[in-house]
This record gives sequence, C-alpha cells and structure tokens, in this order.
Amino acid sequence: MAAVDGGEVDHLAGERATAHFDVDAMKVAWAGSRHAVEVNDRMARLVASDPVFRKDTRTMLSRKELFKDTLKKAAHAWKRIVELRLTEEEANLLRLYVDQPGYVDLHWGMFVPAIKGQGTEEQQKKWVPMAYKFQIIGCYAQTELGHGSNVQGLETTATFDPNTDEFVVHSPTLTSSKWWPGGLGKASTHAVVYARLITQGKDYGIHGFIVQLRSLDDHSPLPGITLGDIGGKFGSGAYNSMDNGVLRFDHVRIPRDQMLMRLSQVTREGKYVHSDVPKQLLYGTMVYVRQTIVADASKALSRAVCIAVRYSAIRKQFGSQAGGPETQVLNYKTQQSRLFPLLASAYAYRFVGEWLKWLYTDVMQKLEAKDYSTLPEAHACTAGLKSVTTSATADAIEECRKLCGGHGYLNSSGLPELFAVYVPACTYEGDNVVLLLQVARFLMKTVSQLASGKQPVGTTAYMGNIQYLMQCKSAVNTAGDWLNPAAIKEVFEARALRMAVNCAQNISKAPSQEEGFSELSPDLLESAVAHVQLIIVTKFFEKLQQDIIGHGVKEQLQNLCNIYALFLLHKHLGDFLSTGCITPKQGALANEQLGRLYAQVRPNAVALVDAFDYTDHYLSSVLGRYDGDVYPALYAEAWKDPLNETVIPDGYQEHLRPLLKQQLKFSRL
Ligand SMILES: CCCCCCCC/C=C\CCCC(=O)SCCNC(=O)CCNC(=O)[C@H](O)C(C)(C)COP(=O)(O)OP(=O)(O)OC[C@H]1O[C@@H](n2cnc3c(N)ncnc32)[C@H](O)[C@@H]1OP(=O)(O)O
Ligand SMILES: Cc1cc2nc3c(=O)[nH]c(=O)nc-3n(C[C@H](O)[C@H](O)[C@H](O)COP(=O)(O)OP(=O)(O)OC[C@H]3O[C@@H](n4cnc5c(N)ncnc54)[C@H](O)[C@@H]3O)c2cc1C
Repeated sequence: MAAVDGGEVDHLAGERATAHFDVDAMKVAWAGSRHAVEVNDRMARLVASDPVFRKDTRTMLSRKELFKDTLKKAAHAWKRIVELRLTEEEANLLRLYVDQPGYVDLHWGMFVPAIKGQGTEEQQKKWVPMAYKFQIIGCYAQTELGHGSNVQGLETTATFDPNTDEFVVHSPTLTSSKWWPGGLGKASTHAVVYARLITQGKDYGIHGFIVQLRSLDDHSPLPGITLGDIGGKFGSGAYNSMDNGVLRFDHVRIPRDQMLMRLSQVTREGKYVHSDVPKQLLYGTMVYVRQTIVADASKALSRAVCIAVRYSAIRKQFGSQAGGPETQVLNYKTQQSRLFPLLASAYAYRFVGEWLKWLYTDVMQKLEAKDYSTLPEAHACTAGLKSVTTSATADAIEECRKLCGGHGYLNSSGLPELFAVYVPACTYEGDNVVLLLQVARFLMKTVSQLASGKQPVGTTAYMGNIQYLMQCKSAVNTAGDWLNPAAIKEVFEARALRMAVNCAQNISKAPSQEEGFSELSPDLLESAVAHVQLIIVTKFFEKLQQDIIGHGVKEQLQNLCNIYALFLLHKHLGDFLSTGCITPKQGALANEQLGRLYAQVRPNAVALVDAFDYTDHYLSSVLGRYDGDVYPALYAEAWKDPLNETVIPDGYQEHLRPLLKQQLKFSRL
C-alpha cells in the first residue's frame, strides 16, 4: 500500500511571509549578478525537467547500474549541450545540476586544464580540440598507491630513448601503480600522467605526459597497460558513480612530443632544458582546482543548510499546552545556535569563493606577463581556503543530518548521500592537514621577513601592523560593540598574528628550523586556520562595502557576517583569550550578541535559504522540499524501496519460515 493523502501546498508560506528582505534581490547577491541568477535557474530547470536526469532511486542502484546510469547521463548531457548550442558557462552549470560525479568532472576539470596550463601552444592546438569534441576522454593520473601527498615521491618513470625519440613509461614497483584518478577505471582513453623524467641517465623529477590508455576503436587497454577500477567507496550511491582507477605501465612507449613542454623540454638529443619559470607551475592544475573547490564548498553547505532550515520550520516537537500546537524545532535556541552559523558560513564561503576566483584570474594574468611574485600567496590562499572550507562543510553536512533528527538518516533526506559525496573533498586535491602546513610555511616565511623590514602585501598585509597588533587590547565594552566591523577585524588580526609570531619564536628555539617546524606542527595548523578565518571574515566585510541592492538585503548580510565572525570567536575562544586579544568578559559579550543576532535571523531563515534558488531536483531531499510537504513525501518514498516490492520478503521460505516453524526448543525453556 503506497497511497497517501495529498498534502496542502506551501506549508512554508507563513515562514516566507515573515521575511524582512527582498528574496529576489538576495538571489542576485548570492549568485553574483542578475545574469547569473537567470542562467543558473534556466540550467537547473532544464535538468530538473528531463527524465534522464532523475536521481531519486540512485542510492538503490547496484554499482554497475549506477556507473551505467552515469555514462548515460554524461552522454545525454553532452547531447543536450550540443543540440542547444550551450555556451561554456551554461554547459558547466548544466553538468553541475546533473549532480552525479563522473569522468566528465576530471575530463573538463583537470585533464583539459593540465594541457592548457602545461602544454605548449602546439600541444594545446593538437589535444584541446579533440578533448573539446569528446573524441578523446582524459583523466589526471598523479597519485600512486604508495604516494599521494608527497608528489616529489612519485615513482612512475618516463625514460627518454634517443634512438626512437620516445619516452618509455614504466611502473617499476607495486606502489608506483597509479591509484585513485577519477575517470581512469573504465572511461578514459587518455591521461595526463605524472612521472619522473629520466634522460641522459639523470632523474629530473616529476613532469606531465599525455599517454593514450585505451583503443579509440574498441576501448580495450593498449599493449603494456593494465587498468581497472579500485573498488567501492564510502556510502550508497554517492562517489561510487565515479570510476576511480588503478593503472600500471609495462615499458609503454610514447612520442617525445607527448611530454607537456611548456615549463621544460627534452630536445631530440635528450638534453633537458628548463624554461625561466618557477618549477611550482607544474602544480598549476591543482591550484586551479583548489580554487573551484572553495566555490563548491558553499554549494554543498548551502544545500545541506537549505534542507535543515526548511525541515526545522516544519518539524514540531513538545511545547503543546492543552492540545495546542507543538513548537517548531527551528524556534529552539539550541537549534538556532547550531544551524544559523552554518547558514552564515554558506554565505561566507560563497563570497570568499568569488574573491578567490578573482585572485586566481589576477595571478594568471600576472604569470602571462612573467610576474611570478604573487604565486606564493595564490598557493597559500587556495590551499588554506580549500582546507578550511571543505573541513567545515563536511562537518556541517553531518551536523545538518543530526539537526533533522531520525529522518535525516534516511537516504530520502538527501543528507547521507551529500555527506558521502562531499567528505572526500577533505582529502582529494591535497589532504587538508598537508595543505594547512603549506599555509603555515608561508606564514613563517612572512613573519621572518618582517624583521628585515619587508612590507607584507595582500592577505598578509595586516602583519605589517605588528607593533600595534602585538599589544592592542580590544575596546569592546558592550555586546553591541561587537557589531563594529573594526572591532571584529582587530581581534581576528591580532589573534592570527600573535599565533604566527608565537610559533615562529618557538621554532627559533629548536635545534633546526626543520625540527622546530615538525615539533610545532599542531600549533602551526591552528595558526594557519586563524589566518584563513581572518581572510574569510575580511572578504565578507569587503563584500558588504560593495553596492548591494534590494530592500533589506544588506542588513541580512550584515547579520550573517557578524554571526559568522562571532561564532568563530566563540568557537575558538581559547585562541583569543590565550593570545590576550580579548578578556573573558568580552568573550561573554560576543556570545550575548550572537544570541541577539540569531533572533534577528529567525524570521528570515526560510527566505535566506530560498535565496539559494535550488530546485527540488537539485536538493533531492524530501525534507528540504520547497513546499514543505514533508510527511506525505516521506511516506510515499518509503514504498519505493526495493524491499517493499513484495509483501513477503525474499528469503522468507529459506530463512524465516523454518525459524518460525522450528520444533527444536531450548532445553532450558
Ligand atoms: C570546474 C572544474 C571543477 C573540477 C573539479 C573536479 C573535482 C573532482 C574531484 C576530485 C579530483 C581530485 C583530484 C586530485 O586529487 S589530483 C591529486 C592532488 N594531489 C595533491 O593535491 C597532492 C598534494 N601535494 C602537493 O601539492 C605537494 O606535494 C606539496 C604538499 C605542496 C609539497 O610539494 P613539494 O614537496 O614539491 O614542495 P615543498 O613543500 O618543499 O615546497 C616547495 C616550494 O613550493 C611551494 N609550492 C608548493 N606547492 C605549490 C603550488 N601549488 N603553487 C605554488 N607554489 C607551491 C611551497 O610553498 C614552497 O615554497 P617555498 O617558497 O617555501 O620554497
Ligand atoms: C575521491 C577521491 C578522488 C581522487 N581523485 C584523484 C584524481 O583524479 N587524480 C589523482 O591523481 N589523485 C586523486 N585522488 C588522490 C588524492 O589526491 C590523494 O588521496 C590526496 O592527495 C591525499 O594523499 P594520500 O592519499 O597520499 O594521503 P596521505 O598523505 O597518505 O595521508 C594519510 C595521513 O597522513 C597525514 N600526512 C601526510 N603527510 C603529512 C605531513 N607531511 N605532515 C603531517 N601529516 C601528514 C595526512 O594528514 C593523513 O592524515 C583522489 C582521492 C580521493 C579520495
């Protein structure tokens, strides 16, 4: 029996009516422009209305069915992109709303950018058009079974043979097997492979090579190549749609011109020539993707928050007096204090992601003009923001699941799958701890340069104010004083600088810089987090300085910005107190102010998540439905489970009936 009574429409109408701001204008602030709202909306609806892109039974598919479904969706998406002559912007959004990890993510997200970033113009002319037309499918094969974080430790070799003008690509050990590349397992025909370049008997370290893996006629692996999928991953559905792969080379020959030669070259004679560019540009594709991952964090977090806010407005528990209505769980202060900082974080990550995109574009333009001065900062910002936003988002999705009580644990809530898909973001594209240590290294370098009088710039410019920031005391006297951006910025700057200087001083006491860094690494992580949080807070304040249009929009964003900053202050109170930036009393005032801000957000909460403008298809959650008609949807969804296809379950005859009918009795009974 699967029938349910029909629900009423828009159970959240009352919530929407209490909003104090123009939701359409907030959509523009969130998306970045009116054009962005329009194109997002159009692509989301295009996907939602196409039956091929349905995903409501995804978690019930077997791995093989899921993978085939992913191939079907990718091919259909491509067909629609071509038929409708979509622009690159539209095509990217269409893929985003299809919302199923697959080989295309790595093809467009890493294979093409690697060739564009590290290939010569000639190589780009040859390979990029084929990739753009899907005549070849590519992946990014860097990580190996034995080494991922330590890129310099990769073992795969590419040895130049001057007799044939070829490289011989080889996997010398089991641990040198490529392991993890998405799209490699079953779909890719080509890969950008990272391997140690050996020529004239010398090892020149890691370089990129384009290697064909599979026949373009029948998709079979080429001679000398062993490859396959690495196996099932965390969660049902989720990232199992992706064919993360294993790859081994047995002396596979490729032409010399398939080494990506923009940064360094091997001549016909086998001479190694390095161009006049920093060798770290080899890591350029990772920097590019880390930047996109920050924007993705706000997407994933806002989805989870949208589900949790809408459901919390529908769900009622306790508080009924004499048969009166129960209390919406969103009215509980504990629910607000857990949920609203996540709502604020979604907005914060959205705006810092926007800024990071700008920074990345700016750095790329400078690189074109052979100005490499901003590369270290770009690396530190992308690494740090990738790390902080993905860790917080993964935790936040799990918190949203708990905020939805028992129903959050159902696949139909959308939250388990969202978590399972999202959580590897803390590991891929650089383990979050490894990346934070890169930020710490950058900070220690900056601190050491302060002594020599070098003025720090960009996101470390605040460190130049060292005389003041090392000794300042917050002047906050009332809870309301914490609404002053200057008061917040000052304590975040002082905390970050003091933590960095403390680390630098303690490192200098160690026998060597290296030993000191290693010994102090847990503190260095916290110092890096403090610096990155300062960046996020600062960029939110800077966003508020921009021209923000629409009734009440700026006020809402101000509230969210203050919540984001004061929530961090409350969470990391120990840092602020131990560095002497604030007093315990000031910490308590910040908390008092937070409570007031939550009360101001409460009537706007549903409208603030509506501003994300997500379709029900994209949210994929019975709890997060736009109309709030949760219970009939939950009820109907249960009946779709394969277990409910029959009234009597498979296995009854073999295992249940004999048990129920058994004559044997325990002697003691
Ligand atoms: C719209 C498109 C979206 C597509 C998104 C698709 C998503 C699909 C999902 C998943 C894809 C996942 C793909 C992957 O995971 S690919 C593999 C990623 N692997 C890693 O990230 C490895 C991490 N490790 C490293 O990056 C490096 O090994 C390292 C940790 C940085 C250390 O490198 P190394 O040993 O060479 O260097 P040092 O620490 O000694 O540093 C030397 C100096 O170089 C500077 N540096 C390091 N990295 C960079 C960089 N990227 N850019 C610029 N500069 C860099 C470092 O700061 C040192 O500088 P110094 O001045 O101190 O000498
Ligand atoms: C879903 C998914 C998709 C992926 N896709 C791709 C892909 O398309 N292409 C590709 O090439 N790779 C891919 N990867 C691989 C990914 O980039 C690596 O797994 C990642 O870089 C982490 O490296 P690792 O696995 O070697 O972790 P490890 O470095 O082995 O990490 C293990 C632990 O050691 C710690 N650790 C490591 N080094 C240090 C240090 N110096 N100091 C302190 N702690 C340390 C880490 O913090 C972690 O806790 C993917 C991985 C996943 C999970």
